[in-house]
Amino acid sequence: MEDLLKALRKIGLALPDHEQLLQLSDPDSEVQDNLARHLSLTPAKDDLVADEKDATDAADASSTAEDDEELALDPLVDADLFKGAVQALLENYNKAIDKERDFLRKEREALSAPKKLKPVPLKALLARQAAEIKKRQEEVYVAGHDPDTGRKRRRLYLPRQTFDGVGSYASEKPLDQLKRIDADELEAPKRFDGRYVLCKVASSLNLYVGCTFIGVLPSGNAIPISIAHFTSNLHVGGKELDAHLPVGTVLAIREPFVSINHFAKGGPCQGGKSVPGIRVDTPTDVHILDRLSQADANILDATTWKIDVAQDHAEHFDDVASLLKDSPAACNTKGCRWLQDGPLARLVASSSAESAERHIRDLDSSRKSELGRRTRSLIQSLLGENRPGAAYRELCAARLLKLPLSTSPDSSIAEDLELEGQVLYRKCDFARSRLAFESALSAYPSSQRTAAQDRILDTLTAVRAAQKASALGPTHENVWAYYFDSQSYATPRFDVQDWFGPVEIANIPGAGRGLVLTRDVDEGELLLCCKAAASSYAADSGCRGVHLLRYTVESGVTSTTTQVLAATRSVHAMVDRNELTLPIMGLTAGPGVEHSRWVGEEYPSPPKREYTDAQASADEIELLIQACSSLSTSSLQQRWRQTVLDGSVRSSIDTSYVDGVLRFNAFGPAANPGGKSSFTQDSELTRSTMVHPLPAILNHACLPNVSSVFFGDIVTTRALHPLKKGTEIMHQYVKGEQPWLIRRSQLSKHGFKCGCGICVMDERDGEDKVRERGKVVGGSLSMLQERSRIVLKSSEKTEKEMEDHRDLAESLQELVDKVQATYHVERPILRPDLMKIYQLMALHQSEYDLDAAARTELQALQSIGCTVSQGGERVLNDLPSLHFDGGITSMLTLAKFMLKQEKKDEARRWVEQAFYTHQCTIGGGLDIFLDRWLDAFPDLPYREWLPRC
Ligand SMILES: C[S@@+](CC[C@H](N)C(=O)[O-])C[C@H]1O[C@@H](n2cnc3c(N)ncnc32)[C@H](O)[C@@H]1O
Repeated sequence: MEDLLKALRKIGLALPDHEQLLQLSDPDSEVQDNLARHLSLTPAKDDLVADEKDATDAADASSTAEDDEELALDPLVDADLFKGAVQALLENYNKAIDKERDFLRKEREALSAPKKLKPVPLKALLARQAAEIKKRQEEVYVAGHDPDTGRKRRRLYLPRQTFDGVGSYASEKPLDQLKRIDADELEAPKRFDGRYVLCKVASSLNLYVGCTFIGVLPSGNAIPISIAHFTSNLHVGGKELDAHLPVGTVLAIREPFVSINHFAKGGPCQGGKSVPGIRVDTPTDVHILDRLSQADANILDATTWKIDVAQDHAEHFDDVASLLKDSPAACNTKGCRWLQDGPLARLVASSSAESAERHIRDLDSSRKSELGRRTRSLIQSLLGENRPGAAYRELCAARLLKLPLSTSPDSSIAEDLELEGQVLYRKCDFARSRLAFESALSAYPSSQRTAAQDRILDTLTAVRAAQKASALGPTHENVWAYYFDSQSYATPRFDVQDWFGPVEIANIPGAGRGLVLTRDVDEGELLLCCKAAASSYAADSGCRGVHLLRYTVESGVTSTTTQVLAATRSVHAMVDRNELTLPIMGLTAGPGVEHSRWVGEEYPSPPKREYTDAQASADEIELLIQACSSLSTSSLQQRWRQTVLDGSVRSSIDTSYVDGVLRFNAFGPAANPGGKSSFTQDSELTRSTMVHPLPAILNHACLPNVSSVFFGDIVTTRALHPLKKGTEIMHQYVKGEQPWLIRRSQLSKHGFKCGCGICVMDERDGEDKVRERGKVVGGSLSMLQERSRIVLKSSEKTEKEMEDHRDLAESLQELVDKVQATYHVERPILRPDLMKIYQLMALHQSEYDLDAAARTELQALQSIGCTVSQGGERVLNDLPSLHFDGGITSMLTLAKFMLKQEKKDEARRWVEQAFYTHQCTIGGGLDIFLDRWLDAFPDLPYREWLPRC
């Protein structure tokens, strides 16, 4: 990839944008040809940040600079030359990609006849590693700067291409059931069942997407090691990266896979010129050894290392005593390495309570308070690394070891409780966070209480609100905030726990599990409000500017940035909070993929939570304060111990299963869908991928009975009709208003045939008719839309213009007739292909005959399943079954027509119907409704007619 970008830069052309990146290795020659043409006609823009002098010059020269730049290339004269050059570059790029693919395919054949590994001298491997690191640094520099002048670019643009080699490995066996293997037995390609490799990190780390380093085995042999899904912060480098696994760290890699291309998960493309090494597909296969656990100490004591590495002693500790004296200073340095729990949690998990406590008791008071201070800072830095589970375990361990975390003796319990409140808040454990904050407030001595209140109250208010929304379901105000916050922030993540309405998980014949109603529900009733267990946004600071393409040789699927990093974030979240493993790994990973062992377990529904405005009782507060002051061994202390112990057991996570879970259950990558869907630009930075475990259990229907709407990492699901107890609720994986054949192809990866109402109707119409319908709509409608644009440009009302409008309306009516002929005679009114045609027709009719226009607009609504009410309170009997935004557009258009005819009451009823439809699908009240519709329909008196909620 770098070579291609370098060459494009050299000849002065723009780099492929993120959509074009996906076309780079498209086998279709037409796509390649188009891409070459586009690239060759797009000169590089000056994307360098102007310094002050440039800014003044630029102001003097006004816009000429850009014009000059455009003139430097004459596309007409140079087009062929440039296109030829770009074609050659794309060919070279594709040759390298093909080589990589072939090489990885060959690895699969070679699995049956692995060959002994030839030793490579440590020096040579270290030199290669240093060169790789330098290459990566240069690549990053050029992506952010002009290499000649050193001037910064306006934005970093760093595409990276990786390949997933064949197979995927994750060890299920604990270390003590495995036998050590050394270099003399290593062969490639081969998975070493029942064995483990012990090695020391011997080099700096190199991060591409996965992370690579050189390991030295006890025999003195060296080998490259690559770990996939190492971090979701792809901008981390240098010392900060090395601190994750400092030189000298001892690792055990369980049941390693030795590959002929150790980069083959998350590494750069090598065009087939790779070096064999250990390819670790899942972070949970790596165990970091130190002397805190007796089992690890036994392994270390029994191992002699033929050569040693130049370990930085400041980064390591020899035993518990030195650990307690010198560590931890901050996350990932001294005693707390990559994905490892904090040292106190490890100490508690690996030794008896008394011996662990004795270690702390033996420290003199200044050492003890120093350790308390460092532990506090470690907990905060774990929170900063999005590891609230590890932060909480370290806090629980400190309490069990009776280590105060503050330096001020008169407020130590209060400070400790305040910290607990923060940690539990980040864990989204709102009930206990609130108790901790409320207890902290009462534990502060009166002299410090006011300051503490000033500090805590805002957070406490947020915690209470989150607890309330999680227990009772979100209010309109909550939805209002979710909506507007997700419009305002690039990476919206909200504080809420899953809220489960009247639904339960049930087995659905032929469709696995699904969700069914436990009672009758009303139209528009909220059924679910859930937060993603893991989410990745293209705008996340850890990957901003980086554009990933991960090609999986076996499935032929290319995943992009947020998909790759959502998998990394999911794996890390499960390592941090074991309780997330069942909800994520208990999902299915696509047809033909064997279920994980969690799928058979009962899928967890959120508990029924309680909320009261009243503060926690004095007894509850007293119990917590007592437990923190270690006056007694309470049930709380038992719970802290269990928390620490549970965290020390890590499930083995097969990352390719996680990829499958994300492919078949995640939402996105898509523009932030809670936004103004019909108007928002699908900017690359609004893309996201996230997994919502409970909503992922919902099955699909093109004609859904519920609608799911996103606000950042929250999804809400509401009933679209009154539904009976026992009904399965189903939402859309793909848009139901699209033509049947397109829906079918989009759903094909799932391996089921949708049997919903509209699919049955389309099937009865017959494939030939559906195809014919597609051709008619696809061909004629776009031509008529183009004509319509031209006619609508003129605001004059001359006879000629009126004639044009009539002509167009007639042509559109002919198109309607043609489309109608493709439906089965007995098909009900649901004919969504007609909606846009009717809407356009009504627009033109409204220029000369408002009654006719209103009748046509009503037909648009009928085509998406609405029936007009004969007299009732509302104008329509039902909400649209599909295409809700299209439906609201028609309703507001009707209101506009009515207002023009001075039928104010009718206009008002249509506006009310539109607002009601909005409330039943999105909710959140008038502000959201106006944010979405005011620009398109500015002249309706909404505020006069509509309530705020
Ligand atoms: C997001 S999951 C839904 C939960 C899934 N039913 C389960 O048991 O875990 C998507 C998968 O559910 C199944 N599925 C969803 N909708 C279906 C339908 N209408 N008919 C049959 N299977 C369906 C397909 O296997 C699909 O890949």
